[in-house]
Amino acid sequence: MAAPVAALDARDLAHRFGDVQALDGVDLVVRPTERVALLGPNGSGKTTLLRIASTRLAPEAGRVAVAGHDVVAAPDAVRQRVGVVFQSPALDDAITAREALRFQAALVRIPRSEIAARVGAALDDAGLADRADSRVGTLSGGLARRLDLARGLMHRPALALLDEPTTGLDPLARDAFWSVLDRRRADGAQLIATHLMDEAARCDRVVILDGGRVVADGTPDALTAALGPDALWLDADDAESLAAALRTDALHARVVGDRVLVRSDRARDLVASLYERPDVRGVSIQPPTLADVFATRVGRAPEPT
Ligand SMILES: Nc1ncnc2c1ncn2[C@@H]1O[C@H](COP(=O)(O)OP(=O)(O)OP(=O)(O)O)[C@@H](O)[C@H]1O
Repeated sequence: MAAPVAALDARDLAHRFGDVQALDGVDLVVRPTERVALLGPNGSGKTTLLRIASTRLAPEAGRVAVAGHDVVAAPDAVRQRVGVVFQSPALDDAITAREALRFQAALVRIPRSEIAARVGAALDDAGLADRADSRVGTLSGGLARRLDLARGLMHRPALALLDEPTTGLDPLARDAFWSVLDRRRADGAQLIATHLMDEAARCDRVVILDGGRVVADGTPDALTAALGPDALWLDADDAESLAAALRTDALHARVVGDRVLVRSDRARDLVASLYERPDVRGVSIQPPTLADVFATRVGRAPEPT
């Protein structure tokens, strides 16, 4: 059986702005209904990739297809198949939530006879039914983002492109936004640029860009497992001498801040014996996280947002 057509198929994609190589040979295939997180430090090329996939920017080199349609050769076909939720909402403050969705329905050519039902469903889906006739400008940040999401996903795109969609939202508003995304998973693939590791952990796959190149690509579990052993964090009055003492016991120990970090395949077995040492005040064990993956692959910690 032939493989299903990928939601996104980017091959050897490159793009330069003047002297800045924003993308430098990116290969990325997103399968239908797959949810992929795009991580990377500021300036690593995430937005550039999303702009190219949404036909807002023509690639300098390489090929990109959305649901089998080339972004350069068939931009109209691509635009019908992508849903875009970018950093600054594309909404007019003066119209109501319902009007915003009606305009979008017309734009994406939903048949007239279906518009009212589709708008109603989108309002319900986004939890906006009781604010349908409120002006966009009067909605809270969280509701406005959910409306923008409902607008972007209204035509059930094969590929939803989201660029740091929850930036600036409080944790409750972020959860509500993700619930809407979760409900729409079966509609198509989702490619989500984010700086938030817990958002990345909710994805099937995590792709990390750095300097316009893919430096990691895998499921969250595979990426963290590849880091190897659990970390043990030890509190001590004198972290330097504790680390030195542990190294004489052939342990991989180093001082990080005012604590000692020990990485070992036997981390869990070591906890009891480390507790018994008089020079150890406390021990905590920590499995590798996506933040550790990011720090290892990129060489520095993820940016706080
Ligand atoms: N229109 C432009 N003109 C000039 N340089 C640009 C332009 N757009 C992006 N760049 C540069 O290209 C590089 C990649 O930018 P891009 O916005 O894709 O990164 P990003 O990973 O999305 O960053 P962030 O996390 O800050 O959103 C950066 O060095 C950026 O300054």
